[in-house]
Amino acid sequence: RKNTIVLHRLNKYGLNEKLELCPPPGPKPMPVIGSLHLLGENESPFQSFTELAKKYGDIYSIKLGSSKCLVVNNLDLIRKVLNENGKFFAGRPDFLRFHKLFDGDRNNSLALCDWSNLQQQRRNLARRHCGPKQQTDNFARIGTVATFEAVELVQTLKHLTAASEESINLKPLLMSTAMNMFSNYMCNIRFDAENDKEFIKVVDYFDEIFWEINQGYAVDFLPFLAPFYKKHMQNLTNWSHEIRTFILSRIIEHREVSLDTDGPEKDFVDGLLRVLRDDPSVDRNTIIFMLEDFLGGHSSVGNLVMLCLTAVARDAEVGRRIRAEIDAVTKNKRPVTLVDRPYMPYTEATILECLRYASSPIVPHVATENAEVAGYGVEKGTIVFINNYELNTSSKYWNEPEKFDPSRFLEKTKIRTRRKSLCDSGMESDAERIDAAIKEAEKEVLTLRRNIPHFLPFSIGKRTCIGQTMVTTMSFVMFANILQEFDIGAVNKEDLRQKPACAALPKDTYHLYVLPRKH
Ligand code: HEM
Repeated sequence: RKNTIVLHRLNKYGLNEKLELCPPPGPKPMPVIGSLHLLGENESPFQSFTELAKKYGDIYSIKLGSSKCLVVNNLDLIRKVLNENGKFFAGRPDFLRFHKLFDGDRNNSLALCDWSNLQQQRRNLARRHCGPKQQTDNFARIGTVATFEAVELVQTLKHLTAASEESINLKPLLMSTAMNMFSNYMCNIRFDAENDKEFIKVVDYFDEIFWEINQGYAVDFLPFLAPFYKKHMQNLTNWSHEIRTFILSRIIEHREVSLDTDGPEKDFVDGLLRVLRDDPSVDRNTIIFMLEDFLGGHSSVGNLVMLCLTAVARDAEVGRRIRAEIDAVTKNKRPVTLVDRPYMPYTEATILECLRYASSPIVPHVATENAEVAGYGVEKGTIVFINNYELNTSSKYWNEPEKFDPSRFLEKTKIRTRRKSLCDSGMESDAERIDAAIKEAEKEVLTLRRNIPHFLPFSIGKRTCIGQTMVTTMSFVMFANILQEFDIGAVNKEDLRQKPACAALPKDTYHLYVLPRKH
């Protein structure tokens, strides 16, 4: 039959079986543009994906330009694609922009490359440093570095606010603090965020690229439009070239000459350079691109902290509750550290709510073989959009999803508290034991709700985000230390509007009032 997708698989008797499956239904494409026009009907294409699901169901086909695409809109189907059939959907689309950002070859990038053994190897290599488990030395070091850099930021803000009561262009300061957190942790090097012009420029370029990578463009699906995007593409090439030059000259080359080959691995760069020395199959470019990719992760942290501060500027009650936690934990005698996090559930919940509210898109996947999902055929090469905007904003999953409310990430937990016995005889008589049992009271406290099945900001499956530990730890420390010392206010609340399905803000964005707190 026309349009059917053929796949071969083993049946339950171990015999080869041929299946012919129809693709899911979807809108009828127009010549040349396919159904691209339908995505332009809302501010974000993800809003359009949700609208179209009402008509075509939770899984549908859509042609964008000449690319066959699949859109998956509910949790069950998303799990089917990313978990159960993950190995068939681990590719990435071949967008021109992706190549431009990585020296002409998107396979140099960890997030934009197709799946390969090299990718598996790179993920494993990165995980120890960029996704350390709690209780490890690397995890503790993230905490130390993050507090150090957050305190530096607070000092800078104190100077600025002492000099003037004007609103502040806060975002660049958050970005350079995040970059110093990353470079200090991964490379044991930090930069002068006030005077080092090269550093300031590179942090700006990273931020431009972060914004860029969070946008969708018609040229992604209509490559013949490329001549109209010439200047834009040239910018991408230039920004990434400057970034690479900086990383080479200011980080890698220094470390290559002073590589300590014997002692314990000092940091991520150390780990990368040792692999380069010991494994002939790894080449120097791979190492440089990996470091660039991971250092680039700082932009997501800077943008996320800006979104968290925006939430406080929008709603003073959010700030009040966070400060109550900060003051209870630190008694205003010391900065906030990562060790405080378990005792500050509302603060952590605010960061999660910012992630939900912003709803950062999942990088599109690509089918690497003909596959089956929910009885439909999906042809090799199909681009797969995972609509996590629907997961984050639908009333099927959340009460009042349009409301910003961190407490949706909290739950009441009963904990047993044992009041200190008044009797200190050391003898444990029956009477004393009964007495102790009475004193052992049950108390209800608020704790963070973990493992909410439909909340997948970092995705699931083979290509899940490797940076989530760095994001959640560093943003917590930076955000909490700013709020410990400052009240945050909007110049004009109308300016604080966020683009739907986007965790990035433009490089040049609204200013905020940063007012020293009276403790
Ligand atoms: C707000 C912060 C962040 C969010 C919401 C986020 C979310 C995501 C998502 C949704 C994906 C795609 C997963 C998929 O395709 O199924 C991803 C991939 C990835 N993320 Fe993150 N991320 C963040 C920050 C970071 C940071 C800081 C790093 C690095 C230090 C990082 C490293 C990566 C890498 C390497 C991949 C690609 C993995 C692969 O394709 O195999 N991310 N991230």
